[in-house]
Amino acid sequence: MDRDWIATARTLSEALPYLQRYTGAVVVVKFGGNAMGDDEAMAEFARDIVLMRQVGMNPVVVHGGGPMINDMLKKLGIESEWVRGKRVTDKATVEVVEMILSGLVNKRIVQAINDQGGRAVGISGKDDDLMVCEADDPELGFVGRPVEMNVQIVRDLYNAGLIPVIAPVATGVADNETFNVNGDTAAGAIAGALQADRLLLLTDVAGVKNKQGEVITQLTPEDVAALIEDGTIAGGMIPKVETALQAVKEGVRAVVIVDGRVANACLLELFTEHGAGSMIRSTIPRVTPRGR
Ligand SMILES: Nc1ncnc2c1ncn2[C@@H]1O[C@H](COP(=O)(O)OP(=O)(O)O)[C@@H](O)[C@H]1O
Ligand SMILES: CC(=O)N[C@@H](CCC(=O)OP(=O)(O)O)C(=O)O
Repeated sequence: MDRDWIATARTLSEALPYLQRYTGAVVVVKFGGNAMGDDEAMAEFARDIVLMRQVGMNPVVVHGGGPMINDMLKKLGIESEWVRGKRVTDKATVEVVEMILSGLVNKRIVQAINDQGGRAVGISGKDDDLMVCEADDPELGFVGRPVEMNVQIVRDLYNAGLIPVIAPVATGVADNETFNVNGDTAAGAIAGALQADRLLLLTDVAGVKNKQGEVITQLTPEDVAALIEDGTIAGGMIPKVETALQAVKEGVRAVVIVDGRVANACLLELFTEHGAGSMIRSTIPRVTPRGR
């Protein structure tokens, strides 16, 4: 018998219980700028998203694009500064952020999904007032903290068979304001408001690592707090796990931090017994190794 056929059959039989379990599930996927890679990697990501939709899930993509914003700011000779993992954003910067995220990056992802046979629609936090923000911290300028979420537009899109692709740019409480929102923060707020079944945070490491550099596959909020306290979790991973904790608190069933550069990252996480990356949830059931 053909070897590939056996591998496919094994994969399918392993995936089947998950396929049934995830029918109708809302899965928010945050696709970070560092995880995006070249056109082939983008196509790979798009194939995963289309497959999720085809098997009856409701994928919702929230993207970043920090490196692409950096490239354009550099071309324009505008300097950027970072405070606690967020870009200090003045008026000129927020205009570039909106152009790059809502324009270039959003449409590249929409096009990639559509090229794979999906029906993606690109919006930002501004559309239908999806995400309304206040200034996060005066020191950061036009960086937004979501204070009001109106996710009906997202439900309307996936209920119509469409795949929402959301840029983390938001409107302000006051008229005529535009805010730059950290991609992880936006994905967490959207997942929380949707009471999503899963939030997948695609990044450029295999997961949350312990002091020995090994990926921790299961974490509770208490574990995360202890790892931040002793300095094991640092830098860009801090806003990521904080987003995860907030999302779990708001009712997201599980958050997984996973390497988006690996082929089929979303599918490996969702459809295999071992999963991928680090799963954060409030309690860890003992049913399977990943408790899913
Ligand atoms: N305990 C840890 N486990 C894994 N990564 C960590 C940890 N502490 C800090 N990091 C850093 O966090 C980074 C991920 O954050 P970031 O670069 O902001 O990701 P992204 O660009 O995908 O949003 C990793 O590349 C790693 O350098
Ligand atoms: C406030 C803030 O820092 N916003 C981010 C938005 C993009 C983002 O989050 O992109 P990644 O997911 O690729 O890092 C920025 O300006 O870069």
